[in-house]
Amino acid sequence: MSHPYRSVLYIPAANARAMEKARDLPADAIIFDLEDAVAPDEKIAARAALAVALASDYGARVRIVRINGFATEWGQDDARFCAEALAGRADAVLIPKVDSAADLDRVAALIPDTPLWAMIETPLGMLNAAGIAAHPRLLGMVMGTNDLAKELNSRFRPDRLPMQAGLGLCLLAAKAHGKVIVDGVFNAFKDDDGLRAECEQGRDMGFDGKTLIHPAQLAIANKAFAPTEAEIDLARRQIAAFDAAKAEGKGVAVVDGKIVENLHVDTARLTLARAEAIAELAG
Ligand SMILES: CC(C)(COP(=O)(O)OP(=O)(O)OC[C@H]1O[C@@H](n2cnc3c(N)ncnc32)[C@H](O)[C@@H]1OP(=O)(O)O)[C@@H](O)C(=O)NCCC(=O)NCCSC(=O)C[C@H](O)C(=O)O
Ligand SMILES: [Mg+2]
Repeated sequence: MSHPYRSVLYIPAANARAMEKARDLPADAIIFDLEDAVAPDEKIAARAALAVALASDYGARVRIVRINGFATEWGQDDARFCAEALAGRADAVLIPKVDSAADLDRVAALIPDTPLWAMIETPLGMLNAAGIAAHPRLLGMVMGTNDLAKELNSRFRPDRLPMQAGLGLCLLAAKAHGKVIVDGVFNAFKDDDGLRAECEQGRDMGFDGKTLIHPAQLAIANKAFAPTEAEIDLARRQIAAFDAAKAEGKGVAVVDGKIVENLHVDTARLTLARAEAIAELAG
């Protein structure tokens, strides 16, 4: 993963004003939504509005289009629309409620070139996460924590205890197959402290970033999923100490009273690479 995915902002494709505004927002990626954020009566008009919006530049922001599921009356036409009208204008197509790798095959057959992302938000999708993550056309996975809560009949809790098994399965699957994985949305978009806590939890767990629903959430996610100054400083010192130890024929160094082995150096290099990618994006 070289492009950062700290902040992935949903925008309803029916909302032309928001799609325009997003050209200047500090989002690492945008999900242009044709699915749940668009009312049934607006689905067709939203496609047209999206084609107009994506004809103009979004800079370095990755442009992801979420289509409707194939079980709905719009799904297949959305896929054809992505393959034809949006060819070259969308960086990826996001498929909702993916239950298995076969769901990806069906979309891949209609969209031969564009990379695919999968929403994992059903119990079956979570149980099949490894097969989904292994799909050769798949680049990234997005947690759908609202749909998951609905399916589980679970309650929203600050510690997200009812979701931990599902989130963990998806993380394992994504990491095993080298795919990007971003966390679900935080619905209370005026609750900065709540969002910050959930971002910190997601970062601790290993997510690459968080999906967001409002521009006010961007700065918090961008900060939470970027390496901190302390992490960057530690990474540099670990690499230097390990190199020095190696020059003396040792396989282990000590920094701040903790051992540093080659695996810690790998993590340190990844931290620096992430910091550089973020700086490049900002520049
Ligand atoms: C949540 C909202 C409906 C709030 O909208 P609104 O009341 O209009 O917000 P504000 O007045 O505070 O907006 C201020 C300005 O910001 C722009 N804006 C708002 N939202 C966005 C956005 N998402 N992207 C870009 N710009 C945005 C407004 O246009 C205002 O601009 P200006 O006129 O210049 O002042 C609204 O934020 C919203 O619709 N959010 C997205 C909702 C969405 O996409 N939901 C679907 C995805 S979540 C999901 O499905 C999760 C998953 O599937 C699961 O299962 O969990
Ligand atoms: Mg959903």
